[in-house]
Amino acid sequence: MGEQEALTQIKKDIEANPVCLFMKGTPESPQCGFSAQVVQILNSYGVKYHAVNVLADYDVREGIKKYTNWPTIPQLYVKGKFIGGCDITSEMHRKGQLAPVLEAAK
Ligand SMILES: N[C@@H](CCC(=O)N[C@@H](CS)C(=O)NCC(=O)O)C(=O)O
Ligand code: FES
Repeated sequence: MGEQEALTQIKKDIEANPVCLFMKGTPESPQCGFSAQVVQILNSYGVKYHAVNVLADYDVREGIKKYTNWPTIPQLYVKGKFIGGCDITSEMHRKGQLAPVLEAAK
């Protein structure tokens, strides 16, 4: 895709989708356990989200890590704000902190 184009696309996806997940694979077929876990959590809320498969484009995979200066995938964004990866999302879910965040994005 090209580095600059990838960053533009990333920004667009995050701004256009109230809940946006950068993951490995697709929600139907996650290619990594960390991504699968976040998909499972989001699905448990029945929330609508846009998923970007970083394995489909190397520049998106690298670009999303630069975008928030966060070294890993998955990455969850709600209303344009970075929420976290698998650990943070799981912890928030466990503590009941994710529901209000997702509710605000409806
Ligand atoms: N502890 C991380 C687990 C995610 C993780 O370690 N991801 C790795 C392996 S899938 C990663 O994205 N590495 C960089 C890459 O594959 O480009 C989290 O909470 O999200
Ligand atoms: S792809 Fe190996 S840990 Fe995620």
